[in-house]
Amino acid sequence: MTTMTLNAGGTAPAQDQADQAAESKTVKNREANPSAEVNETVGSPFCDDAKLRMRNVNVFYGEAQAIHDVSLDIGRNQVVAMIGPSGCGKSTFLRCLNRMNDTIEGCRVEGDLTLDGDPIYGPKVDVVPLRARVGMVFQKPNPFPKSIYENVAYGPKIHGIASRRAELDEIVENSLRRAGLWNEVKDRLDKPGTGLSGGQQQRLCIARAIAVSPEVILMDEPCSALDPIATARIEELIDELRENYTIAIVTHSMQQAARVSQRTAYFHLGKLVEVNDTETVFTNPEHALTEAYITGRFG
Ligand SMILES: Nc1ncnc2c1ncn2[C@@H]1O[C@H](COP(=O)(O)OP(=O)(O)OP(=O)(O)O)[C@@H](O)[C@H]1O
Repeated sequence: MTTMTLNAGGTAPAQDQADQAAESKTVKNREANPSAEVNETVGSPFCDDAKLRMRNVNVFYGEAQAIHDVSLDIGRNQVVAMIGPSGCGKSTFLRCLNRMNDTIEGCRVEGDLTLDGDPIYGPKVDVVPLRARVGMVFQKPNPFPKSIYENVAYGPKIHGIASRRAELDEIVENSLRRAGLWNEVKDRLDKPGTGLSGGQQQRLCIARAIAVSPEVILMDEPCSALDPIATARIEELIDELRENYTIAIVTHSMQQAARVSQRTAYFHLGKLVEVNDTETVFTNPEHALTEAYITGRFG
């Protein structure tokens, strides 16, 4: 026969624990109401050695506001992952950092954004050199319909970084090496970039971004069109690139965010809910909404 010890309140400890768990779950669920107000970002959105500083950023598509008063620093030689449910504004925010939103009709960006102290927005800013300093890699690999060599040499040529063949050869080789692609393509540089596998094409796009000596690389779901092996290769590459570049990556994969980033920013309904070091976000998130997302309660 089993016996049960009752506590002072006359209930069994196991029952107490179950009640407490249910109570805490109710509280968390209430706090994690997806439509709840987010008044300020929790965690550590700012850093001492910021490469990019964004303050009070608001983004509108026509009348609709997609980003609400977001402030965030991205530190030098750091990988910051931006995560959150579909439509929460991750890509919109990422595109503010090299003014890719300028290409979307009706999109308006407000706020104070700087790269090493230089304004990103403003009448005197030329977006061509800005986009050389802040390169971008997109979701779907998009090589130019040119040879592998020309894909990488094109940027340095148009930005006036190099014009002589020997200089271009060196940039092409170095960029392809840094992107981890040189050994696979060195014997077919004159073949079309579009003839490579998806993972190779994405590394070619990374080489193309690197070729103009950027300081920051933005990656918008760079692995979503790739298989697990190609994804692993890009993730290794991101880790290697961190030595020389500052990287911001939007990803739907929490595993990927956990693997590649040092800091993680969690967005929800256009607001920046939490920024913390990646381990904290995934093991001990401060905000109930972050916890709800990473534990799969919504997303
Ligand atoms: N070109 C556009 N015109 C109008 N609204 C847009 C445009 N692009 C995005 N939006 C809206 O802005 C909001 C944020 O979208 P965004 O694509 O930045 O979110 P996201 O978090 O990157 O989404 P996903 O994870 O699905 O890619 C959404 O409500 C979206 O519908």
